Amino acid sequence: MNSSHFDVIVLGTGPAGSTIARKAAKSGHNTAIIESREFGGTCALRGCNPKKVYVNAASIVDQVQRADGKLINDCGVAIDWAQLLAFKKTFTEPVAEKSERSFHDDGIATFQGIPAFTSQNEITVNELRLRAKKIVIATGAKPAPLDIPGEEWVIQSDQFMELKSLPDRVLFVGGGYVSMEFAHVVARCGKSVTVVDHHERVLNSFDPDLVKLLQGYSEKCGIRFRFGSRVVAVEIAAEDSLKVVLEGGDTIDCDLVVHGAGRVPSISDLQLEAGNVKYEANGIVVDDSMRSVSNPDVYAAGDCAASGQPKLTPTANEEARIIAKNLFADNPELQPSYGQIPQVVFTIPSIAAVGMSEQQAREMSPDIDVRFNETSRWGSNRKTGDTVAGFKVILDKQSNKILGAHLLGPDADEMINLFALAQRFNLSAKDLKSALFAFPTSSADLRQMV
Ligand SMILES: Cc1cc2nc3c(=O)[nH]c(=O)nc-3n(C[C@H](O)[C@H](O)[C@H](O)COP(=O)(O)OP(=O)(O)OC[C@H]3O[C@@H](n4cnc5c(N)ncnc54)[C@H](O)[C@@H]3O)c2cc1C
Ligand SMILES: NC(=O)c1ccc[n+]([C@@H]2O[C@H](COP(=O)([O-])OP(=O)(O)OC[C@H]3O[C@@H](n4cnc5c(N)ncnc54)[C@H](O)[C@@H]3O)[C@@H](O)[C@H]2O)c1
Repeated sequence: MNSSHFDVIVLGTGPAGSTIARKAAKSGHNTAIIESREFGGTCALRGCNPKKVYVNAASIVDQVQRADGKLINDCGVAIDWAQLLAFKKTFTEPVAEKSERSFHDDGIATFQGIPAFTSQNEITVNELRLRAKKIVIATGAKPAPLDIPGEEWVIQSDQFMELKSLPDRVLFVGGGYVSMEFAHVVARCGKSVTVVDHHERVLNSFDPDLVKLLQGYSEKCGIRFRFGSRVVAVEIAAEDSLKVVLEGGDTIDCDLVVHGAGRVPSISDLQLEAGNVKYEANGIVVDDSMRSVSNPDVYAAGDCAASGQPKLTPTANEEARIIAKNLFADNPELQPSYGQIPQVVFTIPSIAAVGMSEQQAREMSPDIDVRFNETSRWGSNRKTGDTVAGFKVILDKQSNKILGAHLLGPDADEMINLFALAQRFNLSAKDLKSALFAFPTSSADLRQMV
């Protein structure tokens, strides 16, 4: 078996792994990166970026439909799925080659294969033995196993974004981010769509009052919900259709079942025991500086690290930035500076949140001011035709600081960044009110929300 020595080996080429490898190589360290699939990671190939192409197409249809008879006459606007797939590929297809080439340009050795620890500082991949002073695990996440009969008939989100055509009846297992974003796309394609979740509502981590408004609007757009039941089996029915069996025995007929039931860290192939790397269900157990608690030469970042943070690209980037600084520092104790991480579900319209939920704020202090309003009739929203919108802003009465902001509406995905900025720099509601915002914009509404 051939053997090579590196300063650092990085596992995974997503936002976390690529950032760390590039920064390590640029600071003069002999760096290798190992990827088990195509180079480029989930966000660029199978997540955020391609997803937004589908959402943008559906947003155009939505805009036209709700403006019909008010701003324009809808003369028939439709998504051509094959064309959309082809356009999406213009973003994803160049990624793998470009990403691998740029690693080479930065002097990073690349390997494609499934790596496994053989000791604290050694990895094998493709029959090669690679040793390193430091190893970084950034292998991301994968759909959680459903462990149900007929699981083989359930497609995953990456397969959804590779479908050559969209069948007539689509069912999503789970009512989280993946299902809600794609359910809104499917509905705007004019197809039948059902979302099944075992909770009593979708998007469990978002504000319940705004989720209620979003659910109502989603139903108006044709999305059906089935709450309080788990999918327990998927069966083949007549003429290539599928039968989804729910807890309690009810069944739903459909043509396609899509997994949206959560993701788990992608660490099961790594032989972590051999590397003395402690892990749990949420991922690699790390300390505050993203270092393994059991092997001081190992770090973990992004979706595969049990950091307790939302599993999003900005989180992965911030953890990577810190690990790159800690890797060869004399005192490797820098910690990610997450602040409050804004979260957006790209439904149409989007729902977004930053900071504390109303419940968390109430548990923390009785001295809070909760401002909740349904704003579908506010000028900025109504001028777009007809939509659903609302906000909930939670203020600390004493300090006038923003504890949490929750938005629903056509520009919620952009406006949440203003609240994130305000929280990051400790601005008060009074500070926000004192700023002049361009008018007429959705951001200008912010002054009436605080
Ligand atoms: C459909 C979808 C939409 C999303 N949309 C958004 C969004 O809009 N905004 C947002 O912030 N986040 C979004 N996310 C989440 C975001 O993609 C992840 O949080 C982000 O990619 C995490 O980065 P990472 O580097 O930790 O992992 P990843 O990007 O997953 O990269 C990990 C890499 O490691 C590789 N790998 C896996 N196992 C191994 C192994 N054993 N050995 C070697 N390599 C391995 C993988 O193939 C992958 O290339 C979305 C996710 C999905 C699935
Ligand atoms: N816009 C974004 O930032 C974005 C988009 C997509 C994904 N993501 C990331 O990917 C992660 C995974 O997304 P996701 O949508 O797969 O998971 P999720 O954790 O957001 O939601 C999963 C849902 O599935 C339900 N569920 C699980 N098993 C079920 C079953 N058998 N039957 C019925 N319901 C079931 C759960 O109750 C939960 O509500 C997200 O948490 C997020 O970190 C982010």
